[in-house]
Amino acid sequence: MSYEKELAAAKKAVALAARLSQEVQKTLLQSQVWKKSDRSPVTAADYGSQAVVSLVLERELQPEKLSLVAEEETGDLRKQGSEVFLEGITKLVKDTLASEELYAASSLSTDDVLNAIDCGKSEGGCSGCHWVLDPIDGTKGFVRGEQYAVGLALLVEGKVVLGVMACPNLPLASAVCETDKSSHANVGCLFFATRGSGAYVQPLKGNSPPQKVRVSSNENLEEAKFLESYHKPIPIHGTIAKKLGIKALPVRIDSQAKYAALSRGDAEIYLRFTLNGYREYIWDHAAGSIITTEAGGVVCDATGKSLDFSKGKYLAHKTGIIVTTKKLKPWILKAVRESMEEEYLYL
Ligand SMILES: Nc1ncnc2c1ncn2[C@@H]1O[C@H](COP(=O)(O)O)[C@@H](OP(=O)(O)O)[C@H]1O
Ligand SMILES: [Mg+2]
Ligand SMILES: [Mg+2]
Ligand SMILES: [Mg+2]
Repeated sequence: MSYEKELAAAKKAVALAARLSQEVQKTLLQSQVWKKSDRSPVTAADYGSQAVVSLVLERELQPEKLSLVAEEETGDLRKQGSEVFLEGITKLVKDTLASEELYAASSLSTDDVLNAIDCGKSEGGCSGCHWVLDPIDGTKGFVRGEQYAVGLALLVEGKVVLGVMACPNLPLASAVCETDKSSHANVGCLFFATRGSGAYVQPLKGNSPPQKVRVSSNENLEEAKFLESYHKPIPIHGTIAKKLGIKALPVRIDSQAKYAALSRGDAEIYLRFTLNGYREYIWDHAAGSIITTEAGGVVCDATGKSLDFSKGKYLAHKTGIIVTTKKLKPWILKAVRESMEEEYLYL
């Protein structure tokens, strides 16, 4: 199956959500960053992006019934005292949809926006079709004015078959090379992939045609570049990198933009070990993983097994996520195994 219609809808939804997020990021104040019950940050862009994607997918794919597994919930938005925040989100969603002539969004109410966000309550699973959305992935990066992504994927019978990811602040050239950070001219990428058809990137702005992306062909580990999350240093990453003989320091990037960067060869390795049995959500990996695998890369856990997206909103995997190229995978798994043994971590 080619998923042409689904891909077109997903690209439209993600591009519009990215536009909304860029508007919010321009003027975001610290006081507009809310904390969820788990203390993680959330902004009008997270809620607005989820509403836009939900509304666009519903409209583009009707009469199909939409099943969406998405990060944000409306509990806090429905509480007393949230009215002004919710009005602001509704205006953002309306303005964003109005920029697409097809959408007459002028009558959109706060309730419509709440319902669109609530549409993301699906639990996913191993049967049928489910969309998986991280409306703003890397909210911490977004708040800092740095990297973040809008990631949307389609699960069919428990497997990711399509992924679209907008990285509004990612350089069109490389995420890893020294770039002029004050320049906003050459940033903004839209990555996409469908199963069996390769991975592509196009600029978010303008009408340039998509270009196929491939992972790096570098086999020299001394020169390999390695990515990790921004938020917390993970000691085992250093042990693994040392064993592999990687010379450069890790490059820290927020969000699934790490998968995107690796898929076009900016780096060869992305390691994601977490502390204290943290459970990974499928929306933090679904879009990124298909983009990387379609670009010729591999995404697996510390035992070398592919990630399993079929068990609901949490990923079912053994400790650690490894994203790399096919050629480097055996070396990395060996270094991972040895490092884990040294640190008394067991699979
Ligand atoms: N301490 C922490 N800080 C930030 N994100 C964390 C985190 N622990 C887990 N996460 C998860 O990691 C995601 C960010 O990925 P990365 O670390 O690659 O930037 C977050 O997605 P959101 O930003 O969508 O909530 C969140 O789901
Ligand atoms: Mg979050
Ligand atoms: Mg996320
Ligand atoms: Mg998020």
